[in-house]
Amino acid sequence: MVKICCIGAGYVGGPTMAVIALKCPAIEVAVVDISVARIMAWNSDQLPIYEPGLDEVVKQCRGKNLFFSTDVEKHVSGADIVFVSVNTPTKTRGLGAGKAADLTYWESAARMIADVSKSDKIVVEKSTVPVKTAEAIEKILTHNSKGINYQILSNPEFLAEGTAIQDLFNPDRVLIGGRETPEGQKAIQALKDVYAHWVPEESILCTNLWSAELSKLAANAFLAQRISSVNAMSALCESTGADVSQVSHAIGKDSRIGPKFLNASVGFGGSCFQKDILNLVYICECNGLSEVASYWKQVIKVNDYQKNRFVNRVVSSMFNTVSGKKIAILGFAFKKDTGDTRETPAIDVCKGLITDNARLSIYDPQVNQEQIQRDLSMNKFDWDHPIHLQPLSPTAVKRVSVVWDAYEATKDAHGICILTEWDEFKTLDYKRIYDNMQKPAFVFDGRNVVNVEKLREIGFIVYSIGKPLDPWLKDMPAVA
Ligand SMILES: NC(=O)C1=CN([C@@H]2O[C@H](COP(=O)(O)OP(=O)(O)OC[C@H]3O[C@@H](n4cnc5c(N)ncnc54)[C@H](O)[C@@H]3O)[C@@H](O)[C@H]2O)C=CC1
Ligand SMILES: O=C(O)[C@H]1O[C@H](OP(=O)(O)OP(=O)(O)OC[C@H]2O[C@@H](n3ccc(=O)[nH]c3=O)[C@H](O)[C@@H]2O)[C@H](O)[C@@H](O)[C@@H]1O
Repeated sequence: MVKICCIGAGYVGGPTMAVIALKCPAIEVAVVDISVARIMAWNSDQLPIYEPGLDEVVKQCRGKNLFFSTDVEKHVSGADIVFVSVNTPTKTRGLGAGKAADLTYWESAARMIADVSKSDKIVVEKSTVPVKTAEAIEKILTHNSKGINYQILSNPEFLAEGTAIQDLFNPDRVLIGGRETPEGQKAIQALKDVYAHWVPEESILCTNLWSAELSKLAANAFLAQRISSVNAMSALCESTGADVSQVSHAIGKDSRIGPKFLNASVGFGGSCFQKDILNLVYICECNGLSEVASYWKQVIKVNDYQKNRFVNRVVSSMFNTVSGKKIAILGFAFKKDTGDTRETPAIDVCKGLITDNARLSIYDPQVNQEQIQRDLSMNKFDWDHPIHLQPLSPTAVKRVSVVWDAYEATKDAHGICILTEWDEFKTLDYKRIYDNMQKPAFVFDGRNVVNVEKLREIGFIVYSIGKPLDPWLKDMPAVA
């Protein structure tokens, strides 16, 4: 029986291994982590991450051919294939701080593999890593090898949160990079055989190691670049009277552009786009490609601009001050159908409003008070470290309350900011909400989920990203 072990039971390790276990009943899959709390949660009825469809997959395989454990060394030592899916945060200090990937966790996983292995292994990079990481890992493993053979493969993950199970069941492609030697090709074939249980052969792409590593960074950079492009257009739409949804629809009809990923927003969030682009920028700089680096850096700059622009729009619309005013924040997760708040634009928007002395009442169907307080008090990039290394009890941010109901959040508020596109925000009783708010009552829709015309009929002053401006907003000072 082939044995797989995955180091790192996070958003990637957990779902990907659960799907491998489901699709390959003859393979034994162990997912290991240094976080006791996380492993306990994977073994309970309350999984550590919210992902539609995940519970069913885990329930079908857990205890049969899928195991979650903190006994990292035992499972690594017994495995034929070891996936490494640990955090690869942005460095916060030293060389490359604020840009380069911090490979501390990867390196310690590699050293542990070398320490405990007693048989040949295929080691698979599942984490997103800088190009050429496989070479570094290879060096760590072979210099400590005790005669054991290691083959390193790059098998980046392309799942998106909220649709992870669907993405894993029907991936656009699976990418496997390996050495162009007979041993490398044999290792590629072994991993291909695993995926071939459910992924059509033509969707499994095999490349050299560096192409696979770079393709992951490139894919995320291209996706994020599309959002920054449409968000840049949204600013121009507001200035000209064009409607960004109509523009997206029109350009998306061109089959060369395509309709997906063209929704203007308050900015992209999530654990990877910013981190991976910063990493790409750093790699370009290290290779003397400063023009290429500044091209990709601009994607992040426009994203920051979009978040600032939103905050400025809120403040300037409300007579240039939100001091002491209650603002309801609807949605805190970085996108719908997930409880993940890593790099969510809501953090920057809330911090911006708090700086202007607003009182915030926050509601998100999947994010609790502790997480929100933690996010609003944590330093940049601190979130991307194993939980036990994160600040324990962050000081509660005053002026912020977290409630479990959109009606409660909006009661007596002066304004509402919609920051996540949860479906339930489309069908709220906005008349009831309006009646319970201070007047004039504002809605700032950062996700284009509300029906602007209907809300204006009710009496709201509505701002919706990239949409023709409300006459009220046109008269307010320009925003930068
Ligand atoms: N979240 C996502 O949607 C995607 C993430 N990725 C990449 O996958 C990697 C992992 O991401 P996530 O799963 O989101 O991170 P995560 O933070 O949810 O999970 C990583 C886990 O690794 C564990 N860990 C760290 N060092 C360890 C060690 N030495 N031994 C055992 N466990 C260790 C941590 O405790 C943590 O539970 C990152 O490189 C990320 O860029 C790639 C595609 C999608
Ligand atoms: O490497 C990763 O971590 C993953 O990053 C993204 O997945 P994810 O961040 O989970 O979610 P996305 O659906 O890509 O959304 C990212 C952000 O962009 C925003 N977005 C997305 C699409 C759009 O049209 N407009 C827009 O503002 C979302 O609201 C969200 O804040 C990629 O889509 C995955 O392919 C990749 O594997």
